[in-house]
Amino acid sequence: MATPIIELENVSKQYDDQFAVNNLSLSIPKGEIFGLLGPNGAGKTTTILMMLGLSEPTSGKIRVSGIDSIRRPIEVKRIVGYLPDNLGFYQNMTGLENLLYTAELNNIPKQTARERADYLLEKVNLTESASKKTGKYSRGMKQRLGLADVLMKNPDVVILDEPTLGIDPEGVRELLKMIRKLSEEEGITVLLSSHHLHQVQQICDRVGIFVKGKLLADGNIESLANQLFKEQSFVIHVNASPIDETLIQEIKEIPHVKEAVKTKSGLDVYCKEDVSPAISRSIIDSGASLYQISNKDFGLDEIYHRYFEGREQT
Ligand SMILES: Nc1ncnc2c1ncn2[C@@H]1O[C@H](COP(=O)(O)OP(=O)(O)OP(=O)(O)O)[C@@H](O)[C@H]1O
Repeated sequence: MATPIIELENVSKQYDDQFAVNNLSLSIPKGEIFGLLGPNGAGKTTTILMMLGLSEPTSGKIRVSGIDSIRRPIEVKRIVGYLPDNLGFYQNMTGLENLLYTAELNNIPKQTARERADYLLEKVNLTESASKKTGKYSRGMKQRLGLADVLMKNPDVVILDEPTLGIDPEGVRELLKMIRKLSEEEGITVLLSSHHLHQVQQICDRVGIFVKGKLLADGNIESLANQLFKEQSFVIHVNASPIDETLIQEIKEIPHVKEAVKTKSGLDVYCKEDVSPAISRSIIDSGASLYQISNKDFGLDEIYHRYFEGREQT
């Protein structure tokens, strides 16, 4: 694995007797786009605040670019750009003025600040609205300006908390494309928190599924399926007729088959190995007609829903 830029080691955060984050270990290499995916209250924001040194963990270690977030939070803030979910700008200032103000707060020399602001406004498609007051910006425009704003100080890492909240689908697509492009062009590591599966799937190299303060699994989509459903990594969809109880029973008895569930369009067979040839044989031997047999792909949606609907326990 490439050099990690974000490292969390057995990190926990306890509020009263409740763990908001429970023994989290995570390593994100330089240049990666990592998606922290989980439902509301999973502990995503708490994790982000701890990475930034804005909230102290109850136990564990956090390093960003080798810097201890707990002991040296100011240094960490210098190299991390953070876009919170409730981002605010000075409404009476223009987009450009807001960026220049951020530059001033970060001690960026005037000339460099202006060049960087113009460059970033162009990257986020806001050049034409640069001299418009941000109070008149749409939510999508504000998010794009937010992206430019966190990039003003040339950060090594960008943390985006629910960046697409309240933006229409077209705006979401545009913003995600922009994040991907900027990460590639500027070699930035991105940590993106979201509860939107499709969005995370579109741009992230790796995803961590976070529930009730625990990281249940992390990896690319394929490896997530394997981690979460060790016993049922394949779903084979069968379209045949007739599918009666005797046939379902026979299919269930094929080695590696864990379950067979009747659906509107046929039968879904959950199994540990790809046993489609054996399933086809059973169907034909039973005298039924086989119209189609295919492997269902695991999208993140499928993974997420199967997991949260408790399928893994069946
Ligand atoms: N300051 C606090 N005091 C007490 N409990 C807190 C505090 N901050 C967060 N929590 C609790 O910790 C848990 C995790 O919250 P957190 O905001 O990190 O989740 P999240 O995944 O970011 O959710 P959301 O998407 O809704 O923001 C929740 O149960 C929340 O109620």
